[in-house]
Amino acid sequence: MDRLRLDLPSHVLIFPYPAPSHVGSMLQLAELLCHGGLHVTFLVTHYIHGRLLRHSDVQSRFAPYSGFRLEPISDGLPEDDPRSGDKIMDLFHSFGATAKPHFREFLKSNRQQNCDTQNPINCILADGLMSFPIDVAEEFGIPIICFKASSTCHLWVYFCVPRLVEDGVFPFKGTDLDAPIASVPGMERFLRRCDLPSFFRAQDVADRDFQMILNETLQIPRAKALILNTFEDLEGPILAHARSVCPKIYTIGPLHTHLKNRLQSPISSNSLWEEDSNCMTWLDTQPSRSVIYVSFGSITMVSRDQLMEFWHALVNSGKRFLWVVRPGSVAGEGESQTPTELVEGTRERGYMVGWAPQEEVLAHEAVGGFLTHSGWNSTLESIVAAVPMICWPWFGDQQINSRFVEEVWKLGLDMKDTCDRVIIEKMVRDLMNDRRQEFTQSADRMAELAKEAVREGGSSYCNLDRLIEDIRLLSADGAHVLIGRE
Ligand SMILES: O=c1ccn([C@@H]2O[C@H](COP(=O)(O)OP(=O)(O)O[C@H]3O[C@H](CO)[C@@H](O)[C@H](O)[C@H]3O)[C@@H](O)[C@H]2O)c(=O)[nH]1
Ligand SMILES: C[C@H]1CC[C@@H]2C(C(=O)O)=CO[C@@H](O)[C@@H]21
Repeated sequence: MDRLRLDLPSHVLIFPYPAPSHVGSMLQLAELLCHGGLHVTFLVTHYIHGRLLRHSDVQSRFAPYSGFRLEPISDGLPEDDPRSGDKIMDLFHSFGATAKPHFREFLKSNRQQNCDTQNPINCILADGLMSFPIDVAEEFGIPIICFKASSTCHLWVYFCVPRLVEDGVFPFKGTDLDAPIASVPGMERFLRRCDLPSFFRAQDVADRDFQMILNETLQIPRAKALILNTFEDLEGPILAHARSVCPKIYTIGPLHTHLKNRLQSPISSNSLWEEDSNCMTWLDTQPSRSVIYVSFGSITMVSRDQLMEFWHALVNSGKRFLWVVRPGSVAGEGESQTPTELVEGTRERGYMVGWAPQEEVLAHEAVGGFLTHSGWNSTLESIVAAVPMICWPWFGDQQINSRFVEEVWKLGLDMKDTCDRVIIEKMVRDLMNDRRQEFTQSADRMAELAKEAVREGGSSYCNLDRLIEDIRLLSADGAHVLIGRE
């Protein structure tokens, strides 16, 4: 039986965890890989698929790439489930429990369909928040690389859990959240209990959410490599520790600005909500660096009391503000729009929207500060825009990110768990006036390092080139299709 070896194009399946900003950052990666000549199939849940087609520019952006496919998969929830931020962990558990057979079936049918088109998936790039793609990739003999959507400092803390348990640091004894922690190498000088990811506040090591995230994260070293949306000058010391567990780490971030630089393209939108660009016209009428931008990402929920604390603080600060109140983000208010008394009282110096073109807002001359929840993409976007931050971490990785913003990178102030109008007002005045020069200097310096990383010859630029070459080599090993007469 004569057999013919056929070199096939590298066809990468990119599989984000079905959370909006995970999809967003992995779409940025997908576009970079398509631009690098790889074929990409991007797998999202039906819910995300519908919202991307309705609210983002994904179809026009990927139209030039004939090898790009956007494919849907079930998330295991009823179609009418609101998938709101306060239920994010329900989605996490339902997807983890139901998606594996759907994923296996997807790969199987891809193999069957592509035997004719000679374009089978021959490399998988999956979100580090899910370990089942690693299991299934092993079943099919397809190489897999993980992508972690959060920071290295967040990842490294989870790799230190055995040491934290052994040292009796976790679970916490007593209620002092300011107690220092010396068991995380690289963070001994500044880490406190309250800075650990919020899931560490579980009373019991066996806590369902904590165990799920820990176990998924600890599977990452089974993959061939790990991709991180960060850059060497931002997280170098912690990256050195992380590489002791995951030797092959590609730092290719900040992805949003890497994409813009490589493609010389305008800011792209991966939004799952309709962006209200009228706020850009409002910003055009505001003095330079006079506006504080307020946004808490795609998952954070606020109570009505917290909303009023922020509102009174912003109004009493006397500063201008642009405030995103995402539909459905106020606990107990459903999808109803912003409470009317807020809109009325905001008219004089503020502007409120349901969803903003955030990268454009942060790049606007009128914006001088960012009151953020410290989600990783918002943090990177603020760093690139050289906009100092006030951090109000809500859950997950946001606690450790906000500690690094204040204590390590000196890019702003960490509000931690408080939500008090007097404290917030003081922080707004410090960031926008009294300590403005201190933060602006460090923000300008870090922004320059971020831009250097993604310029040709920069660390992230070179790492992406290496990643694309390594994907070609990895997929070539599995991509030779032996064709012959049986
Ligand atoms: O009005 C808005 C508000 C936000 N964004 C964008 O939405 C994204 C938000 O991402 P991020 O800042 O990472 O926050 P979350 O959406 O909350 O992201 C979840 O996932 C992140 C990892 O990807 C984690 O770091 C966060 O803690 C977690 O909550 C960013 O790209 C923003 O530019 C907009 O475009 N318009
Ligand atoms: C969708 C969220 C579930 C947990 C993840 C997370 C974390 O701290 O691990 C934070 O927000 C998101 O990235 C994930």
